[in-house]
Amino acid sequence: MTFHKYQGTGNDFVILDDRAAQFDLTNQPLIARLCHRRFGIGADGLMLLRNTEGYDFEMVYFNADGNPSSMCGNGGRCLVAFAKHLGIIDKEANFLAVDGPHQARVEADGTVRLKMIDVAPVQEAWVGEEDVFVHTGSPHHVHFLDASEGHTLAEFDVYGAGHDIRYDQAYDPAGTNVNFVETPADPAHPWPVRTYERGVEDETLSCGTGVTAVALAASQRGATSPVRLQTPGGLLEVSFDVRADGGFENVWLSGPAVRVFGGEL
Ligand SMILES: N[C@@H](CCC[C@H](N)C(=O)O)C(=O)O
Repeated sequence: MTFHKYQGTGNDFVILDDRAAQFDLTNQPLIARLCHRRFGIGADGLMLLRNTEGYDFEMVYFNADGNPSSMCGNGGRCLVAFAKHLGIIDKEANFLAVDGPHQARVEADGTVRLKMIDVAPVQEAWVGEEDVFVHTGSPHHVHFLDASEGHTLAEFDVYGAGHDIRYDQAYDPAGTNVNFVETPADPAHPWPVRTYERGVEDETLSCGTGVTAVALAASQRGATSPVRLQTPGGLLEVSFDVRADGGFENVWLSGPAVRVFGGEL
């Protein structure tokens, strides 16, 4: 089995060319082992690139725990870069993911721009005024750090607080991803974000659907499109239009998507 390892701002993925549709989608232990950082290749998720009628390709996504999951923004961007590597696409892609069709563009500098689904208005979350919920293809709780909490994002316990919210009964049974955000002095500056990811059950270096949720939530706190988001793994940008009903359309997630290495299993 030939595998490829990609990363998008440090959110890393094992990718398999499964156009022959030979991979057993139910083999959860194998997927979890391939993603394991000590017993496997190591990754936050695994993706299959498959053929599907009417599209350049289909994205099939699994979290590191081996479970199929909802949309992965950084994964989608990496799979577009992989499709270009295979010669399936050139600069434009039109692919199918679990949340529906997606357009994407590969820029000359390697930046991959991915069009996300239209997003419903930002919802209040049960925790407090500094918390909201946004579904950007995957579920995201967003917590804006309050200066009165007395700690910076750099020293915040993302694992502890993220784990508690992810497993809170308010999000039963599916759970949620959890993003922690520091509000910059100037909303035009990058918004620092750290994310606890469901299915990885830990902090990851970046989450594409997560920063998309943060950018849309930040638009209610003075940020205007395009919003730049600083994750521990690098800088991402989200542009969007606000609809009359408070929802969002023309949502694009942009950033690097890089092949790290490949090999045989
Ligand atoms: N890292 C992803 C999100 C992957 C899915 C997530 N772990 C979930 O289960 O919702 C991204 O870049 O969006």
